[in-house]
Amino acid sequence: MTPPACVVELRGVKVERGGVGVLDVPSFQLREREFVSLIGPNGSGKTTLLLSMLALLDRAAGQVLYRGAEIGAGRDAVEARRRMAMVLQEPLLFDTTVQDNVASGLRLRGLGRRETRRRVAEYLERFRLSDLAQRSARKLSGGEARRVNLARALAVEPEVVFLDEPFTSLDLPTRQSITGDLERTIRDAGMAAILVTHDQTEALRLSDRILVMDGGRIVQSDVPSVVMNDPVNAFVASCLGMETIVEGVVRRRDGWEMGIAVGAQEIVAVGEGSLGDRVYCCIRPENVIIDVADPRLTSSVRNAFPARIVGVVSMGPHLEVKLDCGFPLVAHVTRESLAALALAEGKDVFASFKATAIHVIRKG
Ligand SMILES: Nc1ncnc2c1ncn2[C@@H]1O[C@H](COP(=O)(O)OP(=O)(O)OP(=O)(O)O)[C@@H](O)[C@H]1O
Repeated sequence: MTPPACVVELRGVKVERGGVGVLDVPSFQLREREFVSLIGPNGSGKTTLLLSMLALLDRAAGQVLYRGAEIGAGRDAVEARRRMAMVLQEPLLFDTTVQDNVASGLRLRGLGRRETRRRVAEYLERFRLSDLAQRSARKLSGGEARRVNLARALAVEPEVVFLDEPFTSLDLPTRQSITGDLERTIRDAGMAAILVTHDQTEALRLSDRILVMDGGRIVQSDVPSVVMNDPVNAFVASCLGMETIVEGVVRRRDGWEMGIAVGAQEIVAVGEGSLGDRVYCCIRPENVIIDVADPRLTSSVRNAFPARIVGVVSMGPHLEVKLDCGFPLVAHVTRESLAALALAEGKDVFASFKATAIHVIRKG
């Protein structure tokens, strides 16, 4: 199968600020309909990467291409940028109604009145703003203003949308609701997107691929499960919280409890999720217990699996034990436990964790 076409590409791009290199990306391609999350500490170059993809920054070296053609200066750059939209942390709304704000980009692009009206109505609806259409943009809550900002940017139906932490300082339910509407809109319209986020859950839920940045470089770029479970170095691991993340499908539901098929195994968890949902199960290493005897014989623990130890790594005060239970699992144990249970690579043990210790994230 041929991969989807590349929309924006960076080749050998270097950016300097005040004579100091702040971005060095030998190669990066954003593909059609791809949703990429960008993670990294403050100052690692995330915003610089987004601005570079829009060809808005002077480069010390390299090329930015849009659909295979270099974005230079002049008309072609303007044309390429008309196909892209950027949403910043703070919504900068015009001092007019919500409806006029959403229409502003469409008018700038010379859309006819009837199509503008149709598009505005559609995007107000998509972002749950229809009842606020006539409200002044000055009289909106923080969450409503973010919704207007997104509706305005996406109503022009760009091919690529750059989202620079558009949900910071929103409460969790508002953030989740806006994220859901945003994702639906992006997927329905077939846009490609890059989201800068500090939220691991958000990155997992939304992304086809996660990029991790450090010191102006992309240090890892892969599908979420690989980045989360197999970070290339300790820096990436520390950015991501080092949970075990396994992908599965909800196969059974009984009240709040559900059975999630992970390969040939079933993990029992509590939380929201419907039959057939694809989910990630996130399990913190400190919640995993290792036993030499089957814990189901002596306790009511719901998740217990025969496991083989495939690695033991010293982490300073404790040890990290990597297990293969038919899916990968990581446990933290003290040096005393390691010695008492004689844990070593190759040993067969049992790994267990409580159903309530799993954080379930629905994919998409
Ligand atoms: N206008 C500027 N002048 C000089 N240096 C700058 C300028 N803008 C950014 N930088 C530097 O470039 C580097 C990358 O900044 P950038 O804003 O891309 O990081 P970031 O990962 O987006 O950070 P944050 O998470 O804080 O938004 C930082 O070291 C920053 O200090």
